[in-house]
Parts: sequence; C-alpha cells; structure tokens
Amino acid sequence: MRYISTRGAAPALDFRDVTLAGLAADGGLYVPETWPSFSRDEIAALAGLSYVDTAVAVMTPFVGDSLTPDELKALCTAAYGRFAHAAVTPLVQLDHDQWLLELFHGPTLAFKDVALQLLGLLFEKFLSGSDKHVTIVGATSGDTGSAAIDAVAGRAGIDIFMLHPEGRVSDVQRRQMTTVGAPNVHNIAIRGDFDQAQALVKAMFNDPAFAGRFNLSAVNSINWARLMAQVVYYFYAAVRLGAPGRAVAFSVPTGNFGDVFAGYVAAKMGLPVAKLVVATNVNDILHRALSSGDYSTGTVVPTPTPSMDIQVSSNFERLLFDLGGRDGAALAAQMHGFERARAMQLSNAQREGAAGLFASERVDVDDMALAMRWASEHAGQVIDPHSAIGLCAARRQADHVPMVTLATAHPAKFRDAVERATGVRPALPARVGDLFEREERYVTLDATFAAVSDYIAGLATPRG
Ligand SMILES: Cc1ncc(COP(=O)(O)O)c(C=O)c1O
Ligand SMILES: N[C@@H](CCOP(=O)(O)O)C(=O)O
Repeated sequence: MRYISTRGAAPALDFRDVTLAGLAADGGLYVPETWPSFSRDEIAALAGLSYVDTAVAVMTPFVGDSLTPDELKALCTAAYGRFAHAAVTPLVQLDHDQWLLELFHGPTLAFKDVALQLLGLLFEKFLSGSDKHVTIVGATSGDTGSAAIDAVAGRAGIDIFMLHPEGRVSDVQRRQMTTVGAPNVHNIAIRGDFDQAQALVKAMFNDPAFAGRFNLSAVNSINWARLMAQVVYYFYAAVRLGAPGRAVAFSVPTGNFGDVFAGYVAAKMGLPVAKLVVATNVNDILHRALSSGDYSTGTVVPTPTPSMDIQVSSNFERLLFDLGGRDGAALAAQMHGFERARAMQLSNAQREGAAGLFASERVDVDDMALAMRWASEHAGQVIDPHSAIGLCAARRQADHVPMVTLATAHPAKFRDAVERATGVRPALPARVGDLFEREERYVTLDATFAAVSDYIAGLATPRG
C-alpha cells in the first residue's frame, strides 16, 4: 500500500514511512492511494472474531509489507491487552435502535487510546535497531495529549512535546498529561486555543529551517496510522449489529474530523454504513459546511465539551480531497485560499458527495445536558458530555436502523459537567492511579511560532 498527499506534491510513502512522517512535506495529509475493498463474504467472516483479530483483518491491507501478519497481531495483542474491558470497545444498548459504542476503556479513558496504544508500539517497532531519534510535536484539546503521552512515555529514541490550550482542558485531562514524570515528556500550555496550538504544530512541520533540524513525527490524526486504527471499531460494532446483512448508522461527536473520517473509510471499504452523523457543539463549522457548504471560522467558544472546541478540523481536508476527485493541485489551491481567508465554500462535487453519507447536527449545552439525563434516567448510563452531543444528534436522526453513538470519553474525565447535568459525580477508575496526588510539570508559553519553536529546539535531539 502506498500513501499519497492530499496536496499532490509530496513523495508517496509506504506504511512504515507514513507512520513516522506525520504531515506531508507539501503541507497535505497522507491518504491511501486506493481504498482497500472488503466483499460481503469477507465482512461476514468477521462475525465472532475478537477485537484483536478484527483489527488484524481490517488493518492488514493498509499495513502492506511493512509488518508481517504475526508482527501486526503481536502489536495489536499488546495494545489492546491494556484495555479494561474484554471486548475492548463494548456495545451497550440504550433502547430499541440506539446503541453506545464505549471507546473509553483504555488507560487514559478516551477513544484516543484505541489508536495511540497501537501507534506507540508502531513507533517502537519501526525505530528498533536504528539510531534515529524522533521528536513528536502534537496539539491537544485534552485527550490526544494524555493518550499519546501514555503511549510513548519512557520509550527510547522518542521525545514528545505536547501543546494544550491553557485553562481549556479539564483538570483530569491536564493532570493526565502533566503528572507523567518521564524525562522524554514535555508539556506546553499555550496562551491561546486549540486551533492556535494545531496551527503552530503544522507551522513547525512546514518550516524547513525547523523541520530540517529534527526527525519530526506526529501523534495527532495528521498521522494516517491513527485513523487506520479507528476504522476497526466501525467494523467491529457493525458486524455485531448485523452487517453485512444490515446497514448501521453512526453518530460521532466531532472536532478534528478524525473519528468520523475513519467511519467514512470503513464505508469506502464496503461496510454498509447507513449514515454518519457529524455531531458538533456550538463550535459548528462542520455542521455549517455539511448543511450549507459554508466552511468559515469564527471565534472558538469554550464549552463543557472542551475536546471539541475546534474550528479548523484537520481531517476535513482528507474528505474534501476524496470527494473532489482526488485532485491534489485543486485541493492545495482551495486549502491555501482557506488559510488566507479563514473561510471557503465547498464545491458542488464536495457538497453532493458528502450529502450521500453524512448528516450533521449542532447541539447546544442545554440539549447536551438533556441527553445526559435521558441516558441516565432511561438506560441507567452515565455518559460524558462529548458522548452526549453524539447521543443527542443520534436521537434527532433516528431512522429505524441501528444507530451507534461513539462514546468517546469516560464520564469521570469531565466530572464537573456530568455532575451539573445529572447530579452524579463519577468516580475516577482505579487505573488512573493517584492522579491528584502527583506533582504537575509544564511550561506556559505565548502562542507564537518563535516562543514554541525556540523552546522545543532547546530541548529536542537534532537529527544525526
Ligand atoms: C472526548 C472526545 N470526543 C470527541 C472528539 C472529537 O473527535 P475528532 O477530533 O476525531 O473529531 C475528541 C477529540 O478529538 C474527544 O477528545
Ligand atoms: N480532541 C482532540 C484534538 C486533537 O485531535 P486529533 O485527533 O487530531 O489528535 C484532543 O483531544 O486533543
């Protein structure tokens, strides 16, 4: 399998190199040259497989010859062995057609662990035997940071620099990042929002003087391997609910568009997906883009769903590329226009292509709280605010097919918001340990290229 850039001007890479590379050299994002396709029989054959075996089957075509089947299975066994539920991502029924897919049983209590536990092991595998030192630079609105840090803390040959927006993540999220004592972990709170943090990360990848000095790698969904690992749970859930004989819809609390793009990939591979509901909070650029073609940024409003307080959704570029006929030059021009104006209109092809599979909903704080109460009172489930955005959208879009809401975080990560909405204060699971006893370690910097790149350059290991 080869990977090409959405902007058409970077070298094609194999799976190993695309995993280590992160952002493409032309500023684009890597996607598979073609979508692998699963027949009905191949999908039916996934019934009854464990999560690990499903993961191996779904990811094999993407991995190509970068790993042997035994190596891939060993990595998946190790990654998913750290999950606190035997099913890894269990399904929970809420009512006749509504289901939750619990993605938060990993070590840091959010869906990011599903991909990042594997990615940490992939880095280790691909770096073993080389003296290459990798500098990971990432941005987080709370969950990617903790999951990535857990996955690479203490690993040889890797340093991780993680930017989070100061004061805009929950206390549990912040402490999961800042109390990890490993010397290769560096946390930076920036005086700004997540969009600024993500823009700084991309600017560092795109700056030849900076990027030329270090072997930069990405743990954000910039990195193709992140999305690949997330495709698996769409197959795993849909097959359990009757695929390929029955189509299944998914409602996805959305910010950076990675999770829902993984659902799009599953559909491209042949999984019968009835609908993908993009559920946003009031930071609704994706809802506006999908419902009216207007992809224009505003000011990011802080909400009780901080992980989705995002305007510039990285992976939307991957969708626009695919829907626009995979024309890298045209997409590059469209994205450069967006970067200048911070606004763009989707083309007709992009709008019509998206309308075939995607629906969208904007959910405000009151409706989010109602969804949390509904889950608690009608189904006995305490859910986190992000999952509640998804559930509210799922109930609005109910259509007599099984509808699976991706439950993206454990409610204990957002205890204050859950308590406000439901009166229940969820306890932190034992696996996060003595989080509130440990000392925090991070620096606070202005959200400028100079401040952040100078800080990183002062600590990172230059390329040999
Ligand atoms: C808990 C939670 N829900 C939803 C999202 C949105 O997912 P995505 O950025 O893949 O759209 C995030 C952040 O990524 C998150 O941390
Ligand atoms: N919500 C995310 C934002 C970053 O998204 P990613 O999927 O691109 O890593 C977070 O929790 O950090």
